[in-house]
Amino acid sequence: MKIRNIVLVGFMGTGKTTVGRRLAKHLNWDFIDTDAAIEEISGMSIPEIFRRHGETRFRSEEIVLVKRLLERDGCVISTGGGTPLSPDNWEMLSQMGYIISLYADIDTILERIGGSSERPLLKAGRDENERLLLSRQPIYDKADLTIDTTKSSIDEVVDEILYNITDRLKDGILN
Ligand SMILES: Nc1ncnc2c1ncn2[C@@H]1O[C@H](COP(=O)(O)OP(=O)(O)OP(=O)(O)O)[C@@H](O)[C@H]1O
Ligand SMILES: O=C(O)C1=C[C@@H](O)[C@@H](O)[C@H](O)C1
Ligand SMILES: [Mg+2]
Repeated sequence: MKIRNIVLVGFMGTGKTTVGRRLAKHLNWDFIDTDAAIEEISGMSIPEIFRRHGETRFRSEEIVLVKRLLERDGCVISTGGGTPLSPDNWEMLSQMGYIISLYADIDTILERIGGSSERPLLKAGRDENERLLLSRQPIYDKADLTIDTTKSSIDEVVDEILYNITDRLKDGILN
């Protein structure tokens, strides 16, 4: 089976958007960020969608978008932190390509994004965020490859991904 895209999953602040964009540039592939795509399609920021329509509406938008992405090829797709939690989404993401999970420990995540107002699900306290991370981690861990980004720079994470996929990359396609 041909693996056509690289899909990044993981908790908020693990670097999916930042790493994905740089990785796409290295590979000369298209870059898609599901959060940015939903914002563009809906004409609202994510906090605005949550505020006006609730999380359920945001999750429906995510499913609709993932379905639309099924036809895409040669993309690095950075998902939102909750996108792969829906079993239907996980199934579609697996069909789309090679899934890479980015991990970071909770203190590193909070150093990176603590206090961010762009992420409605980021909780006030460290322990609550850690509980959310731990509850989601088993799903992220189903990925084809997991990279711990805790002690790595963004470029080091990109290099580690490139190192891991080099053998699989033939003629610009992941085999
Ligand atoms: N390995 C890293 N080292 C240092 N800073 C990082 C690293 N990865 C990401 N960051 C920083 O952390 C912040 C969040 O990164 P990013 O938005 O890419 O995370 P994300 O996984 O896409 O989060 P979300 O799920 O909320 O979309 C950014 O400011 C980014 O520069
Ligand atoms: O972890 C999550 O559930 C989320 C992460 C972000 O990427 C956004 O998709 C949104 O803020 C929800
Ligand atoms: Mg992101």
